[in-house]
Amino acid sequence: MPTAYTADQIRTAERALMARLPDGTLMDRAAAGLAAVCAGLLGKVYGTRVLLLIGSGDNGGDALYAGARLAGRGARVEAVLAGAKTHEAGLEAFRRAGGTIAGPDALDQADLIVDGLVGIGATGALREPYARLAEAANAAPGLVVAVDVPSGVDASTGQVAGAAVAAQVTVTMGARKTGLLVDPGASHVGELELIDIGLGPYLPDPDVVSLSHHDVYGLLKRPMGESDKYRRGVLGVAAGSDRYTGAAVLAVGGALRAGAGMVRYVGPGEPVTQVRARWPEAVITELSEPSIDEVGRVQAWVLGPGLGTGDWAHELAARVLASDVPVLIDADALTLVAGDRALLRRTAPVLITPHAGELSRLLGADRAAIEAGRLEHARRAAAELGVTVLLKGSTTVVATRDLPVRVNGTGTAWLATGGTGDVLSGVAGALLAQGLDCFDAGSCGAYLHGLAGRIAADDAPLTAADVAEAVPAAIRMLRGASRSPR
Ligand SMILES: NC(=O)C1=CN([C@@H]2O[C@H](COP(=O)(O)OP(=O)(O)OC[C@H]3O[C@@H](n4cnc5c(N)ncnc54)[C@H](O)[C@@H]3O)[C@@H](O)[C@H]2O)[C@@H](O)CC1
Ligand SMILES: Nc1ncnc2c1ncn2[C@@H]1O[C@H](COP(=O)(O)OP(=O)(O)O)[C@@H](O)[C@H]1O
Ligand SMILES: [K+]
Repeated sequence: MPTAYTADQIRTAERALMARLPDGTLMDRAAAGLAAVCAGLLGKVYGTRVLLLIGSGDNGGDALYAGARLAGRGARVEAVLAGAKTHEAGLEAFRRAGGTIAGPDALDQADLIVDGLVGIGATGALREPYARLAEAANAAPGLVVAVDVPSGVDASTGQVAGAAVAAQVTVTMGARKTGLLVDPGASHVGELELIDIGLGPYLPDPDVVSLSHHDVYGLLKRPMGESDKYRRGVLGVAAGSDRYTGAAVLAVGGALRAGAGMVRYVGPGEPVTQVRARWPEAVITELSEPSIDEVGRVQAWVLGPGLGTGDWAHELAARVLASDVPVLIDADALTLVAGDRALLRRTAPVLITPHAGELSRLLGADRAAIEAGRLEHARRAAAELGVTVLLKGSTTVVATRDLPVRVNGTGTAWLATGGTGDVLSGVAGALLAQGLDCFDAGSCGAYLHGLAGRIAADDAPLTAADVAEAVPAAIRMLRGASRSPR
């Protein structure tokens, strides 16, 4: 399971490792790894032009030593010294290898730009001249390689407070940093290369994790010889209204494609007609009253997509939440819960699946602040509400109390289209009904939904229905990883 750590965690681990090694060993390992990645990108090193952006700390030291190695292989390497001071030994090695000092104008001539401005020692927005240099590097024609962290990205949170380097490749030392996995930081990383500097044994429990194909394959249930539709898990879907019918169709579709043994759909007349027409597999109860008394037994509920927020919807939500099975609360039901927190007083588990706007209503927090600090707000919601939180968006994060947050990296921005969230609620709901707990159902659901989005999009627009169709293909993709842990 890929892991990531805060800057403080990394610093503590580095101190412990450094105490056992001769001075300079770690930086040497870091620089060797960085130079190797740069050489690989350049292809033929001899005769290429490399420009280093050097800040005042050890991040600049890494870049200078790597620059020295590239100069030793015949690259023409120049450095822009941006800080009030410069890593002295690194600069000496760089000069000895034939490296020279340049002004920012040299950026435009470089085949490769190495961002050694700041790493895990950075605090707050980039100051000048760093901010200007970061923007100039982004505008220059050469490939940009960030050392450890793209400068301007907060290594611990992924927050970006001002200008930031947008790298094509980030070479990170020892362990992944949380900020490299969470947007807006994650979208500045490009390809992520991890260099082993021997930190592994000194790392604590991770701050966040992300699942791999292998992890998800291991968590999903597969039908066995003795399975039947009831044993595989029956999902109830309380969604849709006469005004919003599509959400019900999409949520039921997501659930069927993710392998629910059976889906029981409940709703009023109009969405019932639509769901019946699209999904003959679903067992349908048309509601004239907001009650689930006539609905057979289910192992979990999805509550909310397209449900509306009036009295009828409120009453239906209260009935569903009064049941003794896990409930996934999405969309309109989140608005109902934001207005009436008492709905959340139940003993069976709850998984909520808000986007930033819905979470802002639940927490009374600013939407932009949630988008800038996704992890912090997902953790806060899990703690305050006592539920598992799947916060949707450019990086989906899943938080529950007392465990490292799971960060989902499988999505694609093509998913930013109406109705894909309804499909996600069906997918994650089906996993809940199959017996996964809220944390596994949410994180595996987001993983499959993201993969299905990629398959459906294939670099072109998708519809929410396409995403549901692609869920079985996403599950099949996991098979290949079943025997090769990563
Ligand atoms: N400590 C170690 O053993 C290792 C450190 N390594 C490298 O060292 C880096 C950490 O080095 P440092 O702790 O020296 O810290 P950094 O090099 O990340 O940055 C610290 C310097 O940047 C300045 N600074 C901080 N915030 C700024 C801002 N917003 N705008 C402009 N300047 C700012 C500070 O005044 C300070 O001089 C890692 O990211 C990694 O690249 C690696 O070589 C691996 C081993
Ligand atoms: N920029 C993005 N990159 C990746 N995934 C995204 C992005 N924007 C939205 N998504 C995903 O698309 C889905 C949208 O869900 P939601 O906001 O509920 O929309 P809707 O209510 O229209 O279904 C979520 O799974 C979300 O994580
Ligand atoms: K950097």
